[in-house]
Amino acid sequence: METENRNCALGLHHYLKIILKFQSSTGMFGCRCASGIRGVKCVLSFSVLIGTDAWVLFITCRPVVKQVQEKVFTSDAFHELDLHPHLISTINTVLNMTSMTSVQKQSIPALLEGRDALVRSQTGSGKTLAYCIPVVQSLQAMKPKIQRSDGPYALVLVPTRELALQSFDTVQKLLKPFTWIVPGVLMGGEKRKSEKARLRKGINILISTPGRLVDHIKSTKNIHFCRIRWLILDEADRILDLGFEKDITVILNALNAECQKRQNVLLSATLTEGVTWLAGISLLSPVRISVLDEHHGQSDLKGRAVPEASPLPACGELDSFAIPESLDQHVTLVPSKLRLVTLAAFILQKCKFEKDQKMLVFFSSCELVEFHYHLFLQTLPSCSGTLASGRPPSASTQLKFLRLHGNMAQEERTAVFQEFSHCETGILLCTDVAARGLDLPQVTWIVQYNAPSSPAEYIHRIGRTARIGCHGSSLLILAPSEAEYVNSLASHKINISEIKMEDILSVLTRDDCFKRSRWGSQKSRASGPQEIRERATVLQTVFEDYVHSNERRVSWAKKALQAFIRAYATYPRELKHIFHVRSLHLGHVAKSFGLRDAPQKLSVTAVKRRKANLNRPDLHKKSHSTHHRLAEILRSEYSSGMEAGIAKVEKQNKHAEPGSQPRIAVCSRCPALAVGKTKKHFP
Ligand SMILES: Nc1ncnc2c1ncn2[C@@H]1O[C@H](COP(=O)(O)OP(=O)(O)OP(=O)(O)O)[C@@H](O)[C@H]1O
Repeated sequence: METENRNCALGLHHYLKIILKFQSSTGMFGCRCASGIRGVKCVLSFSVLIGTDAWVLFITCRPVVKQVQEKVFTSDAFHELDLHPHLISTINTVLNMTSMTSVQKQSIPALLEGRDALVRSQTGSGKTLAYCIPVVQSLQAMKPKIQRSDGPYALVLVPTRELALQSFDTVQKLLKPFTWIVPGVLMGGEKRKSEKARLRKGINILISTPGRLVDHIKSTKNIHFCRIRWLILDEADRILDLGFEKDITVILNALNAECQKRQNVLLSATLTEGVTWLAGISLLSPVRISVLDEHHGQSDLKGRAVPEASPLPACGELDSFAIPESLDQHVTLVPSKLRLVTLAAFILQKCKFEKDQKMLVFFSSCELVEFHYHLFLQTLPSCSGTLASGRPPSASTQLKFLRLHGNMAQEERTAVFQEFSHCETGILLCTDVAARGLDLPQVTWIVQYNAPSSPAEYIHRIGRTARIGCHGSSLLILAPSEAEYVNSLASHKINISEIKMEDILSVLTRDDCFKRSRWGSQKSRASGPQEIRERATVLQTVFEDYVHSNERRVSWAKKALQAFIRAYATYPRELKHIFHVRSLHLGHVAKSFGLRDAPQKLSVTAVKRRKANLNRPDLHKKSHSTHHRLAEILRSEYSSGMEAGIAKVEKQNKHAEPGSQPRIAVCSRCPALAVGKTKKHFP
């Protein structure tokens, strides 16, 4: 009997309500208790599932917290602002927008007054236009008229290439009536030569990833900042998380050397402590704009931002985050050996048996994305051929898988980003490269297969849905031993409700290809929970048969498993008590990679040994930063495309022993560029 018993942080003696129930459809016996202690409502539930070969007992204590909410829209129209009439008509007709969002209503007038600003508002609330409109308004009004050859007047820094492309697209649309102002994007992945040529011709609004810009500052003579009027750091906290501090310092020094007077703006949905440092070195007497403040009655905003003596975010802002009201968040607790089938069943449930669903599934590393992408692509469409009703699946229910991560060639990355943006349904498997800022239309579900390393990342990942007032849902998949993570999120005012694993798996009864009879000689007469279990076993067997059909696939699965363990070892200290490699059952985790047994040579010991080295005092200083970088590499996969760094790793990997571990390059200048190489194609 396997038990998972999480400590309940809240006392058990204040229960108000106890509900005992037996669910006949699933054979689950459950108990639910609701309590109100110290203003925090707590729901404790336990359920027992008789699994294929084990009893699984879950006891979870889920605190119910009141989430912080912001109002997205205001009733104020753009034409009420003092903007150029052509700019207003472009917003109205090209962008099809009339009313301002709350963050736009506060930011645009403050920025037009010439103030530096620190802007925070929830994901999908329109922060891009909140800075783009004032930039375009101020630049079009400049006399004499801006010339292309003048070079950059505004510099926008963003953490990823996709976000750079997206912001460029918005700026380009706003500039339609002002053809003399030229926007441009630098984002790596493109030949440096052609970027240099574009810089030489002149770019007035320059959008770039930090690493790429530093590359040009150091190697391109054609880049001058003497006319810079605006510096925008979008996703400011992420830019720092990625270890771009050095790059930001190089950029700020380059700007300061040539121009002193400019407006600086930092924006994000989550302001973390690192932003304090950045605000300190880049903002001058800033206004702090937070839609949250207005709602909490902390200021007399009336549509205006309140100047603050200190640019620092208020204490509560670092701890709790606003989440779109129309976003339903869920969690499901799944034992490791059932993780893969549960994810597959959830994808089938939403994207095959429901209409018009568009889903993002987040993984912790490139290797995991590659593995699951190829596995699902090869197995799921052929699996789900016959509906329980006997009808063949219609064309609209065909599964469309795409993947996006920092280890893909830029051309492919851009193509996938465009394709997923424009398609109506589909499943995008991705790393955190897609977590920030991306505005992918009509995404209905966000699945987090590997838990994020911080509440801020959780917020940004789920923020890819329920944008600008639309409805969306999210699902976080946790192992029973990780259930406490829900409490950790609750302490940041993030409220998640539970979906039972067996409710997800029950979708397998809707597709006859998961009937045991197809593989076994005896026709299955099972029903209810037993049938669900049998069908889950059939699906698991499909994955295992595929993986074990040749040696290369087995080795691929082992490498993916290894990547998972490496990533697991990099959770930050404050989450280590929840996510610790020691608590992983390797045999069960191996099942979630389609492996029948835990690989012999793979053990947690190697990770432990490496950790022991990290703790050695003599190595501590150096190792700490290496460890930090490794964590970033494995958890983020944001590459800004400095080919030099990647090419070096490619070369090293080329000469590596066949079958040896892919090398992880830690580029000293930019850890985000350090990637573990994976083969591009699943064998
Ligand atoms: N005033 C408006 N009216 C209608 N739609 C708007 C308005 N402003 C922005 N939008 C749309 O809302 C969506 C989200 O905007 P945007 O990407 O700027 O959000 P964000 O706050 O930057 O999100 P994130 O924090 O995730 O980066 C975009 O599709 C944008 O076109």
